[in-house]
Amino acid sequence: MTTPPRLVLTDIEGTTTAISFVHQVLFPFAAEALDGYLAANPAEAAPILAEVSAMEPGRPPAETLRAWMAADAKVTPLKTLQGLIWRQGYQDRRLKGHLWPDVADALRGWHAGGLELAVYSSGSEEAQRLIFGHSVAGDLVPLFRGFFDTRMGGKREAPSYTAIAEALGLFPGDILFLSDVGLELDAAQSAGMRTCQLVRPEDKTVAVAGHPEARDFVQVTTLFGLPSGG
Ligand SMILES: CSCCC(=O)C(=O)COP(=O)(O)O
Ligand SMILES: [Mg+2]
Repeated sequence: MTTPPRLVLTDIEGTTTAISFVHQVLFPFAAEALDGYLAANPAEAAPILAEVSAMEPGRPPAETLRAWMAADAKVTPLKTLQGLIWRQGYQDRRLKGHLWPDVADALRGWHAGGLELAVYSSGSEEAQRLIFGHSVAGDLVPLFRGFFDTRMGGKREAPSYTAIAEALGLFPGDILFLSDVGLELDAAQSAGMRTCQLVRPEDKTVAVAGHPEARDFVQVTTLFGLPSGG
């Protein structure tokens, strides 16, 4: 029997959280609030707009942001801005972070049993803290040791996972990465991490070859011998 991992690194969309929540609630919320946010928060928005203009010179940055939103581009300034816009929605309770029903209990059990937890998502660190901090199961932020976003690199690139392991002071082989996306799992595996694909029927995830698969976090617990309580 192989030893259990020391840390679970989890993706969000399609893994802890319904794809439909991200695409039908969060993304439209940010798109609708964009102009109002930029007008009301010029000082906070200025460095982000400057970064957008540097990446796409010759086009108004608000137009570039809209094009990136339409294309679901995983670019850091867009993700930073979305996090800032969502903050308002979580604070005034128009938003509540969706988690699949198996997720919170499993995370609490893993943490109580001594397993460390971290997040790696294309959503910004602030967006990650918001979705777990204002979740349907309460504030889960204290369970996590780290929150990693696109500033570590793209999720389909192996060096991003090497950098995360280094930042955590762990060997990649000590880390179990959970995601619904095959190319992310391939990249993590190339960096030496252990992997598991979440194949959630509700999200119509397509199973890929080369990684163990689980339909929910209960099955992850069983497959990898993870703790289920303190
Ligand atoms: C932090 S919730 C919003 C997630 C998001 O913005 C996104 O692009 C989905 O990224 P993930 O890496 O979690 O699939
Ligand atoms: Mg995902």
